[in-house]
Amino acid sequence: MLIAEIIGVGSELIRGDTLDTNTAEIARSLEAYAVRVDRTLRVADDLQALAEAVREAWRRADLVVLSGGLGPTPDDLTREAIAQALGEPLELDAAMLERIRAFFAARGRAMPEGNQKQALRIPSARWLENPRGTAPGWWVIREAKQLVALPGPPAEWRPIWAELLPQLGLPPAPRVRKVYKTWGLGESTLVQRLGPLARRGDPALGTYAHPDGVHVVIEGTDPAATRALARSVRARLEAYIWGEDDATLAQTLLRRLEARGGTLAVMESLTGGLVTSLLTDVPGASRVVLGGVVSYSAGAKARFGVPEAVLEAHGTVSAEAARAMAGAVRALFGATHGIATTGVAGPQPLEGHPVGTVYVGVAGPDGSAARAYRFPPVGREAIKLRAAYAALAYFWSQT
Ligand SMILES: NC(=O)c1ccc[n+]([C@@H]2O[C@H](COP(=O)(O)O)[C@@H](O)[C@H]2O)c1
Repeated sequence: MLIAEIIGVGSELIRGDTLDTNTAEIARSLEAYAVRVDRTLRVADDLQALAEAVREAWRRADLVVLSGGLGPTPDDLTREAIAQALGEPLELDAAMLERIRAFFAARGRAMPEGNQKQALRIPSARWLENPRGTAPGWWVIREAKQLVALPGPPAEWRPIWAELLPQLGLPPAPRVRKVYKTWGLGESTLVQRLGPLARRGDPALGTYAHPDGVHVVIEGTDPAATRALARSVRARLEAYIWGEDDATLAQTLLRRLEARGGTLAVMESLTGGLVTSLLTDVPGASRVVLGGVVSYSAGAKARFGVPEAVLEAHGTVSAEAARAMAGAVRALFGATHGIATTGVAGPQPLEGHPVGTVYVGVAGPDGSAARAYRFPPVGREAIKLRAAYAALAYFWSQT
């Protein structure tokens, strides 16, 4: 099996100012090949550290892929580091320098001096043209090994990589992958329910907890065996599966509602608009979503039609309030269905309710209902996000 190593370059990746999603995305793209990625790393904008990382990766792996550090500023050191690690000189390519100048000229600008270094390469590197930016990549083939240096911005490296990947001559290893997205079972209960189906090997099954529920990923190289495992998993979890593969909760419930000619309105308290935001992430949402309001205060709830008597008798954080909010917003917008959230995101308890207490209300032509949730006190933003997904999932389970 070939071994690949992927290096994300940039001090911002180490501090977490920028999350290094490039490395994961490149690793994922290699899953279609018989290539093992057993290590990835992030390296600061430091010539020595970077040269050492490249040297070691070049020794260990058959394929080394770097992203970042190809810019024009003094802290862009990927070219220098590779040259040092591979023991080759950097040479200025006059033709490439002209192309970079032309890139600027086409935008009515003169090329800053710093960009000159983007036309440097080592003798064994071929250029990877970058029509979306000034930083061309490198493709090095030497000693039956390959090294690829890509620019950092996803909009620039993705098309370069997509074109290059099939040319690397990697042996294909088609994999079948099925993802089931569930709601309503904790990860350990779900694994217990799967019994012997939860297995490593080929095909393998993995479970991953996300804010929108537990995802079950089934993956294998033998299509028949993998599909058979997927079918058994599906049968065992049927009632809890809300979607497959790339589906989102919002998309799933909007499609279902649209098929029935339904429309939706949202009243949010502790989630502050997150539910409406998730719903409007879906292209075509406007065919179903009529609108939403954030009624953060009790006064706002009353103004948008929640009976004051309900709020006084039960408090704003209650199942009764959640139901009344869903019913009120349904009426306010003339929608067939309504969703509402109320609860305590923290950091302090509220009206005797612990942090993480959330009520979701739903209303439709057949009446209204509510459900209570108690999320662990994992932080205000995380509770809001969980509450927003719970609202979508509860609505999905009720319609
Ligand atoms: N009814 C509601 O859902 C609702 C509305 C406003 C604030 N809260 C909660 O009250 C607490 C205090 O809120 P603030 O930190 O925004 O002042 C927080 O836990 C917040 O989540 C809940």
